[in-house]
Amino acid sequence: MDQFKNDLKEEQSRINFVRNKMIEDVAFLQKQTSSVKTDIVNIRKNFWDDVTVNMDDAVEAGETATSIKQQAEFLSEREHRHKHLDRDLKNLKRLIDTPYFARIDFLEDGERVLESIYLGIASYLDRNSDEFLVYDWRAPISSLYYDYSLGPAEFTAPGGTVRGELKLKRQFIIKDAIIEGMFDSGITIGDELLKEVLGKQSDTQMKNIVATIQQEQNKVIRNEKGKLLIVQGAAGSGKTSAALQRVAFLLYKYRETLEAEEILLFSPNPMFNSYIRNVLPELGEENMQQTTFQQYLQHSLGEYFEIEDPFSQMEYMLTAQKEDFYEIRHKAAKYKSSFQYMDKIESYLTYLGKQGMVFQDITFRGNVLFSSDAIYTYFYSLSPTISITNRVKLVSDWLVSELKKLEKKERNKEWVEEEIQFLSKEEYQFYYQKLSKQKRFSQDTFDDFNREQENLSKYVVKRHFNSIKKQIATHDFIDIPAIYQQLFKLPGETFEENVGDEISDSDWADICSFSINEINHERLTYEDATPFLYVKEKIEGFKVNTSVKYVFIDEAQDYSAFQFAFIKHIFPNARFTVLGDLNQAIYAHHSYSGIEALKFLFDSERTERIELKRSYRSTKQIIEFTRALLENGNEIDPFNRQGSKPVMVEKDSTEALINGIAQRVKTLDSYKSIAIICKTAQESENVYKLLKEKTEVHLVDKRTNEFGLGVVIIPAYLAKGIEFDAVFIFNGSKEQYGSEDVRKLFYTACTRAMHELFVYYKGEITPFISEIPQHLYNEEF
Ligand SMILES: Nc1ncnc2c1ncn2[C@@H]1O[C@H](COP(=O)(O)OP(=O)(O)OP(=O)(O)O)[C@@H](O)[C@H]1O
Repeated sequence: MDQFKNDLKEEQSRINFVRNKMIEDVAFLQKQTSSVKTDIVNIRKNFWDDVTVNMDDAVEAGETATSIKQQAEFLSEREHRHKHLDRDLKNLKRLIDTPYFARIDFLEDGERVLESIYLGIASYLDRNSDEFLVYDWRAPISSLYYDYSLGPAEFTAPGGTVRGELKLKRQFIIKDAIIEGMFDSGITIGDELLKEVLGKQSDTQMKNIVATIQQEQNKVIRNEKGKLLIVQGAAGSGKTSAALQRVAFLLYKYRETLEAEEILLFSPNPMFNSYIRNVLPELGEENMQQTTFQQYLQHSLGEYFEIEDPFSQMEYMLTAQKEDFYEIRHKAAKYKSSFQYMDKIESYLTYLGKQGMVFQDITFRGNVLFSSDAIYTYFYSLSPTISITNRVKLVSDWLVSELKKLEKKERNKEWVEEEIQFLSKEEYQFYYQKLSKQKRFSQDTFDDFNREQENLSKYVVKRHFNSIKKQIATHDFIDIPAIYQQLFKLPGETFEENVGDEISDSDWADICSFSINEINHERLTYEDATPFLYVKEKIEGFKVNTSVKYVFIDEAQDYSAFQFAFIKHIFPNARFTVLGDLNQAIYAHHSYSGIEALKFLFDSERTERIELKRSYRSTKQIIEFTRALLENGNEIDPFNRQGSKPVMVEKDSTEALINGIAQRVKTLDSYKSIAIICKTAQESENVYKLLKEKTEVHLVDKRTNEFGLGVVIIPAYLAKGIEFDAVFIFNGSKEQYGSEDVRKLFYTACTRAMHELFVYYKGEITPFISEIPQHLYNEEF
């Protein structure tokens, strides 16, 4: 028998051994879990029987309280135990079919016995021998597997650095406890296994990559040095994957102190949330909190305006070139994304500290209780050394105390009496009960008509005034939209020396008239939403979230400098992991990419940068093609997985494009997911109408929440972050992709392809392609 067969046999018999142990343990744990469960049910059922309740005097009452406390603690201990057992059981069940994915043999310096370490998604300890039969992939010793090839190696254990030699590195593909593949690797983590994994078809759910994490990705996953970790990586280099395994790593390493809900991920769109939601549960961890920045804005500002979302902004930028304000909106979007704009707002806020706040009247039944002028006068009567936020608080206190006086006066008004007369039976009873509770009446009836009237009027007025108090508490008396709008109305020199180098006076004047008009129509553009919120929070007090310990920002190139500064402000206690690719910066403010701006926000000594140059998603042929679309593309290193070259297909009409794509899609029925990527939502809708007559297709728009298989038609900017077996660019013509502005959008669209890429076009092909060497693609006519 040759060596390999012999090894395989031995490994299989170890798996059988481990699996049998696990099966025994599952039975053992199930028994324990069910016994603890029975305990819990019994404690709950007999809770009061087992407590001695005696309230006769203070001593007895104290003893009763202690007895209840003891019983509650006992219950809580059992519940805690149950939770643990349940988690162990789930982990064990997850391991049974695939107990591990790799083995390393390590000889520690000074030791004579070689240690074999098997790595799986969770640890497994033999209860009898106390020996780890499987090590968690996140355990310190497991990093040897990811960081070293055969030869000298070391890892950091809690007690210090452990040095030695890595003698063997072996990978397995195990299904149903049978070894289906086994690779001994020398240099990197088995290209063979990685090829096999990457060659598979796509899925609706992203998969974990723990068996094949690459060395540079492992640096991202285990990095713990900085306050800010910036990961700049090529399309398909595993940024999202690394981010998710990093969450799993942190949850493992800090399991005593860190909960999943203390980690927050900002993702590019709601569909992306569904795409990644299985990775952590697969690894036995709970999902972190997930949101999009838009959801955050909507949550904070929804009551004020109809807020434009980033996709509508994008759609506007791509389709509205002929509209009157297009050029100026473009400039405005860039400017409003910048630090210069934030500085401008800061000087405006300083100005507001001295004058210019805009308030609203507080009215009641058509009468003004507090005029905006009175509020203004009171606000500026307060010392200018007090911050705006604190003065707002003092104004609120003043309003509430004045309101109390007005409340008293209001009770004698005619409307109150009328309202009392028209009180429904239920309301009357409600008041009556309230009043009786306060012992304002003797026995069951009102003892005196006047008293009854007095008390009822008090309650009627109070009920109405409560809503005014609420308005005061939520600062409704401050006219934030008017304050924000005033920024564009006041001549720049009113509150600052000049408007900054980035924008000319005449552009600023145009931006002002555009912005004023938008707010007049109660619309807030996406580029205004964060600055608007910033002004609001600066005036009313910043709502910070101190419980979040780690913030992850994926597709970070889409965030502006302004947005980053804002996010940093809201999470003062968090460490940040920011992942992005400047080559996929497709938004209007791209020349002010926030990633570059991060260096101004964080201390450089506490900032770590990791670059991921290797790209894994696509075949070598697709990566060689897509990287040629970029100026600096040669830096991207394709993983060597072979496939066919991208195909350029010329057609002479839209109808021919549709027919050609419909036919080709039918020949690709072995693929699970195919995307027809359009430039805009508008184009996607048109293509959908035409194509659905010919083949089964689904339209994806910004409201789509679930990522589905099959053939989808999708605008390029929504395909961010996700991938498909085959990608069709619907019309890669010069007409569609002729200007430099959309090069990155085109690149992003093409890089979504895993196995095959087709660029269909009508008329002249985009210059992005006509400029690159022809040997990188095939052509069809
Ligand atoms: N080490 C790895 N082992 C197995 N698969 C990997 C590995 N690294 C990346 N991949 C796969 O490559 C694909 C791209 O990964 P991912 O989406 O994380 O990249 P990305 O850098 O976020 O891409 P983009 O910026 O283009 O959205 C995914 O299918 C992922 O599973």
